[in-house]
Parts: sequence; structure tokens; C-alpha cells
Amino acid sequence: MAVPGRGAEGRPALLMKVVMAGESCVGKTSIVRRYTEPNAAAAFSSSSYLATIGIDFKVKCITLNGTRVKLQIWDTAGQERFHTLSTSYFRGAQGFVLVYDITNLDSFQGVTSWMKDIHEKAGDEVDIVLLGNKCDKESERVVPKHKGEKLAWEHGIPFFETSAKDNVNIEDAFSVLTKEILEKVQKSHDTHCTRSSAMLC
Ligand SMILES: Nc1nc2c(ncn2[C@@H]2O[C@H](COP(=O)(O)OP(=O)(O)OP(=O)(O)O)[C@@H](O)[C@H]2O)c(=O)[nH]1
Repeated sequence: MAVPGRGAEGRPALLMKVVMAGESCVGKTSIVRRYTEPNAAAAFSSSSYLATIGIDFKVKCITLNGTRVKLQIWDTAGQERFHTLSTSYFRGAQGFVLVYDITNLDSFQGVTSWMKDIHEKAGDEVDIVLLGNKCDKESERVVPKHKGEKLAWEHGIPFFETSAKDNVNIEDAFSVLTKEILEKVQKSHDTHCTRSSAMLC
């Protein structure tokens, strides 16, 4: 029996939906740009902050353990006024990148609430990775690394401190998340022999 996603050589076979979540200004857009744009060094700008209005998405084609994947990354707006709209995109997602800013305590304290939103809208089976972003700003740190690690451990999810600015751990975070999603898709297919929520494309 063929595993979903092992399509014809050379074309993306599995569509994965991943959503960025977290408070405003933590760096969600910067992380997506760093990961998806080939010339990301030029793409990062610390001088101009443009809040995401509504929703945006980017696509990146990757190969995971020999499986070609078309990764759709939905970048939500963290501002409170967009909360209902942003969380409406949580439904149907297989993975979440939940971000806080290590220099902003409120953004860390908001993680539990985001986690609740994610499980309410996307179910308990979704894969989540927790990121403490802006780790290049060590002198402004207010959230110790061990606190991020502990929170992630309590929720049973992977944790990375990242910097979109310096390109620290961004690739690794997406790699761990997408591999977990792929494993789940393949396991679900092997067990039930049904199409999972991942779509062939
Ligand atoms: N020093 C530093 N600044 C960062 C980093 N990531 C993002 N920033 C800055 O933080 C600000 C907000 O970044 P965004 O990526 O727009 O944040 P966001 O979470 O998408 O914000 P919303 O669209 O309002 O939800 C910008 O000025 C970025 O340049 C980082 O890793 N290090």
C-alpha cells in the first residue's frame, strides 16, 4: 500500500498546513520570511515593523525522509483585534509554530492561552513547536531559557530559542515540526489505511 505523499518523483506530493501563532511583535513574520525566502539576510529588517493585517501565507517545498512536501505556512496577526480572524485559520492545521519573545514577559505568559486556542480549534492531536525568539537580544532578556524549556516540557512539545535576525534554529524548528507531522500522517495511514487530514496535491 502506498503511503500518502509518496507521489511521482519530482513533484510535491503532500500538502502540509502549518500556522504561526503568538502575540503581536514576537517575530512570526520575520521567522516565516527567514525560513521561506532564499535571500533572507536582505529580507530581515529590524528598523521597520509592519504588523500583519489579517492573514498571509507562504509556500515552501521540502523533502522529508524522501517524501516531497508542499509546506503551506499561514502567518497570523498577533494583534488582539485580529484574534478571532487569526484563530479561525487554526482549524484544519496539522502543525503550529507558537512564538514568544524572550525580551517580552507578556508574550511568554500568553503562551498558555494560545495553546488553549490551538487545541480548541485544531484538536489535541496537532503538533506544536514552541519558540523563544529574539535570542540575539541577550542583554534585554527577561524570560530565562529554562522557563521556556519547562513550559514546553509540561506540554510535551519541542522547544527552541531562535533568532530570525541571526538565523538561529529556524531551519531546525521547522524540520522537527514537519518531521513529526509526517510521522503522524504515515502512522495514521499505516494503521487505518485512510486518507489523513494531509491532502495530496
Ligand atoms: N533582534 C531581533 N528582532 C526581531 C527578531 N524577529 C523579529 N524581530 C523584530 O521584531 C519586530 C516584529 O517582528 P514581526 O516579525 O513583524 O512580528 P509578528 O509577530 O509577525 O507581529 P504581528 O504581525 O503584529 O503579529 C520587527 O521590528 C522585527 O524586525 C529577532 O530574532 N531578533
